[in-house]
Amino acid sequence: MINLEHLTINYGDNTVVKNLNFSLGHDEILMLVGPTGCGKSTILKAIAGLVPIADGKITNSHWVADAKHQVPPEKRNLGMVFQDFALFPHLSVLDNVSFRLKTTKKAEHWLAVLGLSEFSQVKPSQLSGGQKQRVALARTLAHEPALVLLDEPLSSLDAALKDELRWQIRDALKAAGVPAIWVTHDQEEALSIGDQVGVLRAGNLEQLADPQTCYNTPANEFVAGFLGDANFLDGQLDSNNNNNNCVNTVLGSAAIHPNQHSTNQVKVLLRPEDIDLQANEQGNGKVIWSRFEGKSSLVLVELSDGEQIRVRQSNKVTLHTNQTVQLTINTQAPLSVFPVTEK
Ligand SMILES: Nc1ncnc2c1ncn2[C@@H]1O[C@H](COP(=O)(O)OP(=O)(O)OP(=O)(O)O)[C@@H](O)[C@H]1O
Repeated sequence: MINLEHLTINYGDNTVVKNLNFSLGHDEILMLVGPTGCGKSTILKAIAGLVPIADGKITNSHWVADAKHQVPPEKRNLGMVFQDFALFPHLSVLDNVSFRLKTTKKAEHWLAVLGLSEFSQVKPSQLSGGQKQRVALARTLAHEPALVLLDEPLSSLDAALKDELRWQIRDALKAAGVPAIWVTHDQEEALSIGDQVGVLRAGNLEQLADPQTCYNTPANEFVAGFLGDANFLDGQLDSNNNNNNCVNTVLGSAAIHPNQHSTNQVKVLLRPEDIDLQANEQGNGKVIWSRFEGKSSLVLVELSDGEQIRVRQSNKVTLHTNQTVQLTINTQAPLSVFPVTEK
């Protein structure tokens, strides 16, 4: 368990984390995402005791740290996993993992769980990047930390390896039953691996929720745009509908989540996969460009009113610039809307 209350962190006069609040249950994984410089690593460092807290407090099962009581890092019982693995090059894999432990039992256990038993006696230099990162995780878990902090653990690895390894790390954390805070630049990683996703902007937590909620009902336009491709289409709330749960757009009307906003003019969030595209000479838009992305294609379409919309569609269809197409909203799920005044 870890609990952050009103946490504020300064570097000199510069406040980089402002009034941060969250808590994690016994085996929850929180993915922290946000633009570069928004304070993600600083939050991990404050939890680890490597930078001081200016205000607020951090509570773990066995310690409480605040501005007046800074618990030293070695008393916090935290495990850290970094991008650069931080293994001792002169020690074998087993000696790295069991470093400072009385026996090798726990080390052998986690090496087996992570599929590394056959590498116990080799030196880290003989391992691939993905194997080194699994050794680093095995070392962390063998020390039975109360919380694991991961700072972009996969960012130095190639894409094919990342996908497999992120699930191995998640499974190992769940098997250990330990909470974890995982900083990543990869939105897909955050949404697929996290029990909770925290989206930061300039030291503020803009949204903290499960991945589906963050993606489908983002708190604001920033979160919507940060977690994936997002179109914000002009819309008018349907005045014939007393519940205000329907919006009219140039692509037709659609159901919306219960509307909290007072304005009739709204921006409607449409993900590229929420829209159907058909070649049609009488259609409502023209193709600006189409980009092949492997498993799908991303197409930019300009509507007759000048709005530009990104649509994701089958990679089997070839479209050319200026081709006329018909766009329609293809989702039955309620859409999110935002007030037009929001920046
Ligand atoms: N030791 C330091 N002294 C002064 N300012 C710092 C220090 N470390 C970080 N900063 C500043 O604090 C802010 C937050 O930095 P931090 O490294 O936490 O961001 P981040 O979200 O982890 O970024 P990135 O995604 O690029 O790793 C940035 O503006 C950064 O320049």
